[in-house]
Amino acid sequence: MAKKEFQAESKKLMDMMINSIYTNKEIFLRELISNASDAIDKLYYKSLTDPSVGMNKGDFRILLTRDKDSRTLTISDNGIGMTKEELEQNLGTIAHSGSLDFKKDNKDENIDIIGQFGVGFYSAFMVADKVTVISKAYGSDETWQWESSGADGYELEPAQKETAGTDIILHIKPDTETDHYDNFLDEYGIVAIVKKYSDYVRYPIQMEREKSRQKPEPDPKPEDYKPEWETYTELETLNSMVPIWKKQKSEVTDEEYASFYKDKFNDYADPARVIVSRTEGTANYNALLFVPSHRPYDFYTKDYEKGLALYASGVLIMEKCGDLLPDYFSFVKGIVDSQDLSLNISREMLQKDSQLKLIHNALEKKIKNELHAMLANDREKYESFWKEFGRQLKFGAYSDYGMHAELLRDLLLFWSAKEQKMVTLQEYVEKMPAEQKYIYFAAGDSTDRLAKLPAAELVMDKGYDVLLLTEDVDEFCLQIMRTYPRKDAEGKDGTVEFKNVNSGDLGLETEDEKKAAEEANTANKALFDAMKDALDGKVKEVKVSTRLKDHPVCLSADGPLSIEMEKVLSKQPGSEGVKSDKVLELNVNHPVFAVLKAAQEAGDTDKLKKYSALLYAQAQLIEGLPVDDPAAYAEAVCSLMQ
Ligand SMILES: Nc1ncnc2c1ncn2[C@@H]1O[C@H](COP(=O)(O)OP(=O)(O)OP(=O)(O)O)[C@@H](O)[C@H]1O
Repeated sequence: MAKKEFQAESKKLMDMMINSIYTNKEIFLRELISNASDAIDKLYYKSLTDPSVGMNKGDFRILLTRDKDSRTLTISDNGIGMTKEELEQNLGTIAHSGSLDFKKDNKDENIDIIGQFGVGFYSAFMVADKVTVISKAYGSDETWQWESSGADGYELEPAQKETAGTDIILHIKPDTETDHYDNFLDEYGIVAIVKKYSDYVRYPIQMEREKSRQKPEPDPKPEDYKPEWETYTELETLNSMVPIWKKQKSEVTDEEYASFYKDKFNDYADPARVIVSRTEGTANYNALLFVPSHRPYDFYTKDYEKGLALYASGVLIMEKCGDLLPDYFSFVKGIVDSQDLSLNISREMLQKDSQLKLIHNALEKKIKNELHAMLANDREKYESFWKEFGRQLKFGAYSDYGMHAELLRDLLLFWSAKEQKMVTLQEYVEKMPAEQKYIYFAAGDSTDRLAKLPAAELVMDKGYDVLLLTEDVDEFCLQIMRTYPRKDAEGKDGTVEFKNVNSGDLGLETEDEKKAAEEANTANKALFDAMKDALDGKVKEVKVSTRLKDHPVCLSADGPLSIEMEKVLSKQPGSEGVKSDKVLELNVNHPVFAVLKAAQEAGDTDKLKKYSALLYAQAQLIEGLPVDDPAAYAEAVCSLMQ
């Protein structure tokens, strides 16, 4: 029998194929099972129009047979098979895809052919030192055997086979120190690979599996009878076949979705929401997504990898395709299946991302709408979702210079001091009295403490609500948004700004009050200058406060950087030196002010210095800032008590 050589270019290509196209050897099984499924699809397609085929959908199967002794793994299908010429053409010419030709000739939505490049078959040589193919084409009397040990060529000879179809016999390479080829002969190893890549292949993938059972008990049973066990084998279907994401939502129960989710994504808890999404506009896909009900333990660490499992025609391409999800929805788990992906030759990557981008955009919209629906219809559930993943949405609104803030702003929740519960910005704005100029917020580390801030109390006394922000990202998130939509008194579209109760002008005073404050500032200029000097650069200004009711003193910030933002930034490497411009504000109606005034008038600079330091330290404490010199502060308080 003459040995035929692969064409010259093919030799080189084959070497490349075997050694460098795939990063993962185990995908050979995915490729051969996909070929078997394609071959079955072709015969099944024929059977739809030609009753003489005599096969029903249920008759088709892919059989895996392993033989540890002869070190072979056989993949058999009862599909269309190959004639001698087809064996030569398809397996003798690298990059010739009979499947692609078939797909071009038969444009029908019932066929879901996987092959297109004409190279997948050769991945068998990554794990086998010899491959034997025995094939009988449907409708032919002849069976042919194709055999090759790799790059130097193949042999073709007549063979025997009863029915149409193909057996691919892989002579698995011996184990080496680095490569555990034995795994491809191992029952559990094979099952795992099938489950991973080919779970949703449409035809049953079957294999004899070893089981054990108790031997029947003898009758009568002897006194000293001990149960005996025997092993036996049973043909088992390894794949689930029907992708749950291709079913209509009405056909699947909540329990089925939940158990699919838990099984596939290794979670012990049911998902908080199931999202089924299909082809939208120009993006052609089926997606089944889940919002988990709790945070993975590594969610806020750099180890967490976002992404959806990506399938092309039911075959796994990528376990975690990050490009399908925006970062702010990184908590979403799930599956996307699309026939329209431009895969690269190894199917490990996608060639261009235009299709992926379309799917990404459609999913982003869908997830956003589903979260909105959850917020509107199941508030309790949304709030527990928020506890787990809200931070990620706030980061999303803040990141990329606020580019996604508009998309996300109505999904955000903040603690309302007035309502004592979480509210959306829209809910806050709807309840704003007509004359209220700003959305007020206070930022710090606990809601209790923030509610007691003098400035927060003042705003609340006016009957306005204050959002109490306790997470690092909160204020940054509002600052980047700057405004939120609000209709004006005439019902025209307008906006309302966010205002930190501890920064700048709160817009609460009447013109008269403003004027009075200005006059008091002028009248007390000498005192304030002296205090500013006494504080030696710690504050930018000392002035009369319009945000204090009962307290003698507070600190506010002038400019865009608030005191709370300074605290957050100071914890981040590289931003330690960032400082807000602080203003020490005094309550002119408080008895302490009279004491200060008296000290200044009496020319008692020592006392003024000491009291300025004390008041500054008090203001720092109220703000939750560390006192610069706690020992000196404690001593000063004690000396006052003596
Ligand atoms: N089990 C099989 N039964 C029938 N024909 C087969 C079988 N396996 C392979 N073929 C034929 O051989 C051709 C080449 O197979 P190969 O796996 O190399 O490429 P492909 O499946 O066409 O494309 P891809 O590289 O995208 O997988 C197929 O297109 C098909 O015509």
